[in-house]
Amino acid sequence: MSQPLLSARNLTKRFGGLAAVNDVSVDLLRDRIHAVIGPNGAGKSTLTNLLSGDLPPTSGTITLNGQATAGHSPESISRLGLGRSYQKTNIFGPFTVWDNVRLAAQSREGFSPWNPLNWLSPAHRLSGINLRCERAIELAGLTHRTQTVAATISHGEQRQLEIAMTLATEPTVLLLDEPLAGMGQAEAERMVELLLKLKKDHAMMLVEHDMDAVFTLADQLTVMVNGQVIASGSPEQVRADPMVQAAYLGEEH
Ligand SMILES: Nc1ncnc2c1ncn2[C@@H]1O[C@H](COP(=O)(O)OP(=O)(O)OP(=O)(O)O)[C@@H](O)[C@H]1O
Repeated sequence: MSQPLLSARNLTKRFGGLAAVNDVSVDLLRDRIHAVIGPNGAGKSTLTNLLSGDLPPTSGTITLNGQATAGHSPESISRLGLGRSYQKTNIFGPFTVWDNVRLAAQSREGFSPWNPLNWLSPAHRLSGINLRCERAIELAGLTHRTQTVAATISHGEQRQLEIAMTLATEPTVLLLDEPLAGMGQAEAERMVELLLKLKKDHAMMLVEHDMDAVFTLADQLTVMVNGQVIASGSPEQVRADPMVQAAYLGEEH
């Protein structure tokens, strides 16, 4: 089996007396989608925030592309190859699709569009950024919307835009927090297609409540309840686990 691009060991995050994430280990491998499911409050977003560096763990270690991420800022972890999307749409509505993606790409470079000195940046660097943006928009299926104001595109397209913004930083590891939230069936099917396409070049962790999508997409499934992993394995193994049936999936899955 190939080496994980991201490996988290024994992660714990305490908020006062509450262990929101309790001794959780996760490996993310290229060409694999690792879905994390669990009821509200299980600790899925907290786990995502630990992996992205938005929260420091109370204990445990994270290795990304061979480097320990302890003490790194989220920006530095992004430069090491981690891209994440957020549960809440994170786009600037009045800006075009292009401008949103361009800002995301520049943020990785520590490049502020408001700094006049940046107008003196070498042309080759700017053309490199532009190429990345074009590729990210195309991969996310939004080329026809490039010059459209983001607030006017559909909810599904806004979620695709979030993914394009994440891809513009050229990550090897993707953390996607509920990319199907609030979508109708046609939009959800389009997103599932997109995620399958992205799987080819990335290691992916998917936090998602849509169980049809999870069981379509996941190569590996981890179930969290109250901060702890209660089961982890192939979707078939997890679906058959009596503890998971009782605690979470219920009769229908
Ligand atoms: N910053 C914080 N301070 C205190 N408690 C927190 C904080 N963030 C999360 N929690 C608590 O940690 C637990 C796990 O929350 P988390 O948001 O990670 O769950 P989740 O599985 O992502 O839930 P959901 O599916 O609703 O997004 C919850 O009890 C939550 O109230």
